[in-house]
Amino acid sequence: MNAVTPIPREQTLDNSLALLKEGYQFIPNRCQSYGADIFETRLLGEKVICMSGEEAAELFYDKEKFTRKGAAPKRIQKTLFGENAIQGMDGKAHEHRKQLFMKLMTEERLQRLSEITTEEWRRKFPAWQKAEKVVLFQEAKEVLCRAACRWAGVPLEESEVKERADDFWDMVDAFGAVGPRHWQGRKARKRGEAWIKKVIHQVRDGELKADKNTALFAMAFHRDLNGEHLDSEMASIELINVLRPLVAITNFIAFSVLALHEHPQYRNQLQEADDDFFEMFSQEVRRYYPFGPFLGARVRRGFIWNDIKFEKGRLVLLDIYGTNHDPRLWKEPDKFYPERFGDWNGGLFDLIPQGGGEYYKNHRCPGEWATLRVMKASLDFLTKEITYQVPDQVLSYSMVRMPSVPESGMVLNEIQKFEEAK
Ligand code: HEM
Repeated sequence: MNAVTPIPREQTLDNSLALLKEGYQFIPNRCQSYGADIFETRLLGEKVICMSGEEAAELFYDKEKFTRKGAAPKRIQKTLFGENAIQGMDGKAHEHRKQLFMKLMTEERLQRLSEITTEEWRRKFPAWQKAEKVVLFQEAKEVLCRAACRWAGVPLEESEVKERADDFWDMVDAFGAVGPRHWQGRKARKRGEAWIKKVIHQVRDGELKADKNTALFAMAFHRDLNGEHLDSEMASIELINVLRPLVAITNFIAFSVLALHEHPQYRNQLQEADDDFFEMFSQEVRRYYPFGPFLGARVRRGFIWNDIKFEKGRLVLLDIYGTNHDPRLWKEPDKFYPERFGDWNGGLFDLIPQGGGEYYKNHRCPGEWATLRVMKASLDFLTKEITYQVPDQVLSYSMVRMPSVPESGMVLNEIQKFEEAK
């Protein structure tokens, strides 16, 4: 890591406004101007160390040095994560809870997720063929909400798909927001938790049968280290920790279609491609486009690293976006170039859109393989099964709004079956 000592310190009372104004570039801008991968600033009234790059990621995932306890502000817990869930756990209790998520990710279950995703896209097609235009972002949310609930074993009435899909997305959409967008996320979480809690009760009371392989069964009957079932509140929060992010893959799908529009050669290439190239393309979408900006942890006990003092309790942010665009790791990082993944060595700390490090013992996203499966199944449908046009629309996305989304939602028209279009 390029660590300058003493650590560059921002001479300001508070930089929260600058963070809101600069969004994904807040940490990268400062690293560049200080010529360092690490600096200290103040955010929301407290001193914060920000760091970027592969070495920083490796340090951040050292469990001896960092804890997640108290790292996520309440406003994030009340929207994105749910209160006191896996994201804020440490040590053996965290590892045990993590196992609950990882055991859902068997090859068989992931294969089933791909199949369900494809089936749900196909169900959409007849209506699309008749429609003058569709907004892919909204359509994908609903497709993935249906797929997520089916895969997880959660009953979902046709009449509630839109509201549930919107709620799952609104929980995500709230994470970087102040004002109405944030409050919408809180309301969405309240509604979502009340719904899922009821489903957990129904399963526990035997009113609803849950298949043993499903996330619903896993969350309803998981026993914590003390041998107790999770209370129904926590079981519902952890089940939402499966459903909500599956719906959030919508954003990667919308960005994938934007990438296909801006680089039409890949649309042709994918029409003929095997799984390897779908994987490379999906990895590049996850690397290139902005989604999660940074992650937070607190110093467990004070330590000195490269002559820099990390005081106990200090909040430390790891730059996701900047690491995914670090020129030392990625040649021409601002170029969309899936081929770069042809010889990628699968590093644990370089491609970190869903966190880094180890899955089972650390906080890396347990849904990363599921995300790739859903992206690949969706892209397969969108490139090999249908054709569409992209009418005039605003094709930009913000580098300030967090999370960033394609502004138009990706409007598509003239949708036809691939074979009929030829
Ligand atoms: C849109 C795709 C997704 C993105 C961008 C994403 C991103 C992330 C990130 C950045 C983390 C934090 C890693 C850390 O704290 O070190 C995380 C954790 C987590 N993700 Fe994902 N994720 C996605 C999909 C999924 C899926 C599909 C699932 C479940 C099926 C999932 C479940 C979780 C859970 C439970 C955690 C907490 C893990 C822990 O604290 O040990 N995510 N995700």
